Amino acid sequence: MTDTAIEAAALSKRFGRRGKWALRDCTLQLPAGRVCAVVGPNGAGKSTLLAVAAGLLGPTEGSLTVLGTHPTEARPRIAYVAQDKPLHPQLTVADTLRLGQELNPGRWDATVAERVVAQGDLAPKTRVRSLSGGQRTRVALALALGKRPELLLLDEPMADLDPLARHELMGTLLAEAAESGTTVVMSSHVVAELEGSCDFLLLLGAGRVRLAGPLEDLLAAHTLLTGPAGALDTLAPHTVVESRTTGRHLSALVRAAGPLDGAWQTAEPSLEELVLAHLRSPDAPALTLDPAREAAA
Ligand SMILES: Nc1ncnc2c1ncn2[C@@H]1O[C@H](COP(=O)(O)OP(=O)(O)OP(=O)(O)O)[C@@H](O)[C@H]1O
Repeated sequence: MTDTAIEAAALSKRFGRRGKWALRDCTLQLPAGRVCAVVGPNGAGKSTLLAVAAGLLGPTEGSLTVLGTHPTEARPRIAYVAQDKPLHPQLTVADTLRLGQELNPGRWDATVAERVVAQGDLAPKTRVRSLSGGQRTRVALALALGKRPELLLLDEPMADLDPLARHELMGTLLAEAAESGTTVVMSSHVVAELEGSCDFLLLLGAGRVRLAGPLEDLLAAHTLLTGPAGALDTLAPHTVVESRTTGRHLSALVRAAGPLDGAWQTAEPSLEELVLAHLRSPDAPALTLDPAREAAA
């Protein structure tokens, strides 16, 4: 087992010879055994990165390895749940899990798959076509987890779920992944819900890496400031990701390069504050931190 789940070196991807770059010069390492959140605005390249990692798309330039090898070679050890979750509508839930077993000989864990389905109160004889969006997501996750993957790639898996169902399924997913040591790489727009569940963050913007690192380290590297607008000049030595003035007050998110002037009130940002500030300031300098820090016990 390697320490790195996904490693990309100068990875670029574009669709068609004259197309726009969906990923551009991405160099990143996503650590194994963690829950990595991939966030960014629409069109940032999140789905493209996950599809390259799943071996469904090849890079245009650069390289990407998964679990220390080529993505297509790693495929039996990966489960990938795409946004549209293709399932056979005419099959029952039980048939779907049986198919999962047939397609994954030697790996399949029926107990895990059945437990995920049972936690959603899904009757095994129900046909997939009569399930709600949230119930289908649960079946897709049961299929993915039943494969006992070393790496689970999830592309906005919870997008069509109500908040309660999302919360429940996320709990199931994280518990199952933690028990088996599965690395989870999950793209999402619901940043507030990633707080407390992810421990590594990758923020993409316009196909490039904007932020990457252990979440705690990224949060600690930033400071949320509030103070008098006149003190803006004192921020010159620091990297200002975003600053906003309301009347005589200024609030800013900075990466401090040393001690901050005493005029400022300081706080560590939340994940949502960190991500929103970077989304509002697409030209802020990128930051990549060492992914090797031990996960908090
Ligand atoms: N099959 C494709 N053909 C052409 N262009 C594509 C294709 N798939 C993605 N793109 C383009 O690549 C860029 C990145 O798209 P991608 O779907 O990876 O972004 P995303 O971050 O997942 O967006 P969203 O949050 O909206 O799902 C976009 O400009 C998109 O239009």
